[in-house]
Amino acid sequence: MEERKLLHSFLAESQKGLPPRRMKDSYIEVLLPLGSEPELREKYLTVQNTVRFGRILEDLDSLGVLICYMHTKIHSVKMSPLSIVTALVDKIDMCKKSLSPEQDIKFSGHVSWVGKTSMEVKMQMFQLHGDEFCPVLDATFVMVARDSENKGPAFVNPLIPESPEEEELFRQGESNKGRRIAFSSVSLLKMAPSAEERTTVHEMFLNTLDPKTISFQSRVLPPNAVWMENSKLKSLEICHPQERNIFNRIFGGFLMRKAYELAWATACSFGGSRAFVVAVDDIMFQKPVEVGSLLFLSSQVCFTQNNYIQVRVHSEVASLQNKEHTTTNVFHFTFMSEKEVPLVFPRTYGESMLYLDGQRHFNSMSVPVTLRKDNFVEP
Ligand SMILES: CCCCCCCCCCCCCCCCCC(=O)SCCNC(=O)CCNC(=O)[C@H](O)C(C)(C)COP(=O)(O)OP(=O)(O)OC[C@H]1O[C@@H](n2cnc3c(N)ncnc32)[C@H](O)[C@@H]1OP(=O)(O)O
Repeated sequence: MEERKLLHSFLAESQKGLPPRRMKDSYIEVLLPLGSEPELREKYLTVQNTVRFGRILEDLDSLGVLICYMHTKIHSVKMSPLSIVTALVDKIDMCKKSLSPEQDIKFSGHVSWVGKTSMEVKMQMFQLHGDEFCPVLDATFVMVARDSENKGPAFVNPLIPESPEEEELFRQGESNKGRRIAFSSVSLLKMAPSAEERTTVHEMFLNTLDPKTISFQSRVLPPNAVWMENSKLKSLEICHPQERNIFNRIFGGFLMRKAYELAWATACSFGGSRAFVVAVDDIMFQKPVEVGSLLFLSSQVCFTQNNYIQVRVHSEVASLQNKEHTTTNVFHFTFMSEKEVPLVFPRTYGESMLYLDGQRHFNSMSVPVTLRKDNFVEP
């Protein structure tokens, strides 16, 4: 960090002072040679002989950071004065069936939109089938540039779209920002549910009233349903130095992997069969996680429909000395189960809000539901 302090003088005072970049300046392709390097396979292997999705999340996170460094590179300086952190996983949509641990994987990506200090990165992943790399997933992350010591914001180079396709991507980046603001402004933490959502909650409440008693208190579960509070799984991680990034904080990818694996276990145990991830969205990195923290992960099924299970993971940290818990992330994962899953019923008002939030995330999924029958990606 002492060395990084010296890099402050390379930070721009305004965005205008930085040379514009093109999308191709940050474009990169990276090969993960699972097919040709069997010793690498072990790290990615699941017991069902598929590829660990948690490992892919880690790779996407590192790749996103690398892409941002390419966009902001100062050619005359060996080290970047910027600290790039993951602010948001906006969306990951799966678009391919099984991932084989025996075939090469290719990632590609580039910066697709920039604000003043933030950058949207689009990444794709492909897997070799025969002679061809076929698409597996599309991911959109938002990264934020901070100063050399990660203490305050730092400007990033403007981005100049060069073709109608690039202009469209840039416009999409702008509209993604608008969509995120709109989504968060109607958050159930700030506003009451819509009339339709209120009806849903009340109907669910009525469905759980015991017909034998005239009471709001006696609640019974309808057939093939589970109380939301009984769908929880929790875990604790000690954040060892091994998981730290170059800024001495815990890797965003590590946090995602741990949250994803807990979510997957929650979905499997809830559905009673194997679960396959179909979408990840709106993972917000609100606060950095310090090395040495205790990381408490709490996972819960908050919405289900047919074969689909929407899981939310809440992560909090506390230090050994200070027992006060601080929320660092909220993760949203959508899984598909091999068979139809039970309905999940909220018992309290707070749980009803979790249910509606889960339903909103489920409905915001962009991959058509019918596509997902052969979508087999595991932890
Ligand atoms: C096999 C293939 C693999 C390939 C691998 C290749 C490997 C190569 C190696 C590469 C190096 C790897 C290094 C890895 C480093 C990993 C990075 C991490 O882990 S990081 C660890 C995990 N991450 C963390 O620990 C981060 C924790 N979070 C934080 O520190 C803060 O919340 C914050 C800094 C993100 C924002 O702070 P806040 O006070 O809000 O800041 P401001 O108000 O000042 O706004 C600044 C800008 O941010 C925007 N913006 C903000 N939020 C959001 C959002 N949700 N959504 C969207 N945008 C958001 C906001 O709009 C504004 O934009 P603009 O208008 O200026 O353009």
